[in-house]
Amino acid sequence: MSILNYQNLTLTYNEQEILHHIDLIIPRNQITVIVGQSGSGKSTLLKATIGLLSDDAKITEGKILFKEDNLLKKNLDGYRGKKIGVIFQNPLTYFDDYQNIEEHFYESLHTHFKYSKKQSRKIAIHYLKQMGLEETILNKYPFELSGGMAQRVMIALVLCLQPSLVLADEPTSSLDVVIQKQILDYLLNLKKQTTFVFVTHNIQVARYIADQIVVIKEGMIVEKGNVETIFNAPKHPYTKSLLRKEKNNAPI
Ligand SMILES: Nc1ncnc2c1ncn2[C@@H]1O[C@H](COP(=O)(O)OP(=O)(O)OP(=O)(O)O)[C@@H](O)[C@H]1O
Repeated sequence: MSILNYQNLTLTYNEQEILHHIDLIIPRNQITVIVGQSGSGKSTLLKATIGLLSDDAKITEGKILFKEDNLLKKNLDGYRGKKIGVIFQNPLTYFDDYQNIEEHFYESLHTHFKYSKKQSRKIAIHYLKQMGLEETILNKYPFELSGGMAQRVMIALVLCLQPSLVLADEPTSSLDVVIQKQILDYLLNLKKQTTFVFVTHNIQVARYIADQIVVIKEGMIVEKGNVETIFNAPKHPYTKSLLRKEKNNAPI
């Protein structure tokens, strides 16, 4: 059964077509990984899903169905967070520099679940621990975090709301391989309750976590399939060249 269904999605930036007639089904409780070279439209697809496109973007055709709801016709404030979590490519730009990490957790957990400060702190500590982070990070402000720490805090912030769908744009790109594996294993365990759409440049990450791999080139899906098919019997020349180029990524 699908949780997300893109039907003929077509999008322009400044009237130039960037996504062309995207048809894609995201199956529930699976990890779908979108791969493709820089500029192929991966982030745009995620941003369109959750209504975070810039003003110069326009969706000219199509639908994005989340369960039965066409997201393009909805006020997405009611979806972000509890129903659909979003892990951004550059987390630091989304944090509030005047709030420490504990306040970020409290604001989010209180808004969505009315949790108290004490309850929020307990939940925050649990999720930070899964990310390999100590409780002391709660007192820090975003500008005090390294890129890798910020990524891990953001993942914890998103997951603590237990969304049924998580959109993740290069969520582990700043992490060293040991931490990356720990977090990927944790995400794999969450599949029982959550569906992931995961964008990455790292073909080894895709191989490790994906159920479905979607290859996107210049705003078009050129190939999709399960990990075995894409890695062992890729059909499209672009998929073959991506696999060749990225084969030197460190194995997970
Ligand atoms: N706000 C914008 N206005 C105009 N063009 C944009 C805007 N954002 C992205 N683009 C263009 O749209 C295309 C797709 O960009 P997008 O960021 O979705 O690609 P991507 O596959 O996610 O790339 P990367 O892997 O580098 O993040 C690129 O040609 C990019 O230059």
